[in-house]
Amino acid sequence: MKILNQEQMHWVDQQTMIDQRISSTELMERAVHELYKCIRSFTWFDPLSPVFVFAGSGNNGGDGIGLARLLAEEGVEVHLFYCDYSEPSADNLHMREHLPHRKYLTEKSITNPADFPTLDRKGLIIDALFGSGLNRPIEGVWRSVVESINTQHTNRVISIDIPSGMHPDKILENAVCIHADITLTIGQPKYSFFFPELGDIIGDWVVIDIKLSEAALEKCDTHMYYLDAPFIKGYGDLSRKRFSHKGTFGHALLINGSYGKMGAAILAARSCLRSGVGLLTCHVPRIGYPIMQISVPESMVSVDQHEFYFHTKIDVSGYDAIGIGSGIDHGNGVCEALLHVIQNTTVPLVLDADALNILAEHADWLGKLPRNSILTPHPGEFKRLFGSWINDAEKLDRQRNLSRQYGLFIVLKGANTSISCPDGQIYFNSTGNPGMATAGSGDTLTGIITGLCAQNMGTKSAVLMGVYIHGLAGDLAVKGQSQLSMVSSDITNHLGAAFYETFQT
Ligand SMILES: NC(=O)C1=CN([C@@H]2O[C@H](COP(=O)(O)OP(=O)(O)OC[C@H]3O[C@@H](n4cnc5c(N)ncnc54)[C@H](OP(=O)(O)O)[C@@H]3O)[C@@H](O)[C@H]2O)[C@@H](O)CC1
Ligand SMILES: [K+]
Repeated sequence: MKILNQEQMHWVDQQTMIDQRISSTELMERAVHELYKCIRSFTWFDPLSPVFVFAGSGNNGGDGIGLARLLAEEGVEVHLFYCDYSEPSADNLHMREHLPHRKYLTEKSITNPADFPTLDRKGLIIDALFGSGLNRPIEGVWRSVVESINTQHTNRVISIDIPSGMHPDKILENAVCIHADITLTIGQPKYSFFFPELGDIIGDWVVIDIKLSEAALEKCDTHMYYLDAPFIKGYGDLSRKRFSHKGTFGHALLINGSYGKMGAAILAARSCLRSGVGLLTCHVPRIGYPIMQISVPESMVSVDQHEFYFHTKIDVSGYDAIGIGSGIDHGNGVCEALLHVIQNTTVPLVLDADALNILAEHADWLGKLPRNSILTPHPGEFKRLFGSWINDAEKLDRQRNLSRQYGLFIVLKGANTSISCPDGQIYFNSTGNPGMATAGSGDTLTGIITGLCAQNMGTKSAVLMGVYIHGLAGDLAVKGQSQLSMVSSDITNHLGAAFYETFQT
């Protein structure tokens, strides 16, 4: 799914009306009905509790007023508060004029902070103050309304389209924003939803489909995408032909593990195999030999001359992809051995953990990496590699520029992992959950991406698919159990189900 900026979103709205021959009021009605359906589908929604709607005078307010109408028509007790920061827009007025005359719908205007109601009964707050038309920080009385809503801790808060005060495309420093529990965003996700520093403000978010013009969406030029199920399904064909054999699916090499960290090598190897690679060789220090042979019998083992860690300048020819770094440690000679790998292969290298830390100490090696190599840092490793950032928008810009400059994929791990590509595109993952923030989760990702890369499906497909499948396996693993109990092996154990759910093969 494309991620559009404020201007493009507005253009698509306009084009939708033209292409589908509908008025702006009809488009708003469509949005209002979809918002209502979504809210009514929440199992926690209690039609016997009051709903407090705070509506601004723009079209976001119009959505809120329309929602108030549908809820009141159903018999829900609705209290509507008008926050008119300007003359109401035409569609906003239309919504006001079509409110039902019901005894359980009350209307009141807020014009100064003292007008803010006492919300002494537990209910639902709908934030429809400002939407995607916000163009500056909220000030004055509206700032005080936002602050008052943020103190209503016993009420659940749903923001319509975007939490009021948040800009869809950029970070407004020190701006006051509604802190939503859930954001129901209309049409497409907004770019700012992917800034980790705003995560607590947005809460959980759901895209409300209002059937925007496909032709208009197609025409929008963007470099930002949301990596969701329909997108990834179109990205690769994993079906196996009758006469295919293990040689068809590539040979991967994983260089991982050291004394006390052989678990990392096992986790990566098992995930690599579960991702469909034909052959796997694991290069490990001498103490790792029996461990690997017993734990991962499907893998071949190449043994380093060093007892405890990766040290030998090995022959890396003949492999289709190489993953390196999980638990390799940082002993004498590791740097030279890593540089030898970098300089003696042209296949994509997947670099993780200690390999990234070594890279951070040798910034000039970035230019030596084979084209289309993949770095998989978490934010701490990213900082060691590329320095600290002013805010998340700047960090994403830098990630994108580095990918283009060095011809690398950078997989910046976290909620909605961001993947920047050598072609300048950036993808935000839709799968995964906080239970995956556990030891070894990154090692499984390295294994998956290396296994997919080896299958010659194109590095970009392998990287996007790998990140998506890793998250989905985590989501399937957590079903029916607590996120806090999750371990990385659970991810590996659900890879088969994740591939099947995605590709039915
Ligand atoms: N288009 C469609 O067809 C559909 C749209 N939909 C809905 O419309 C929403 C977008 O509507 P919108 O463009 O009216 O923007 P919205 O955020 O309601 O109002 C902003 C207005 O406030 C002003 N303003 C800005 N910042 C300010 C500030 N800090 N403090 C004070 N004032 C400020 C600014 O005017 P200005 O003062 O700059 O002249 C601007 O006019 C969108 O989020 C979605 O919910 C859906 O129904 C689907 C169909
Ligand atoms: K809002």
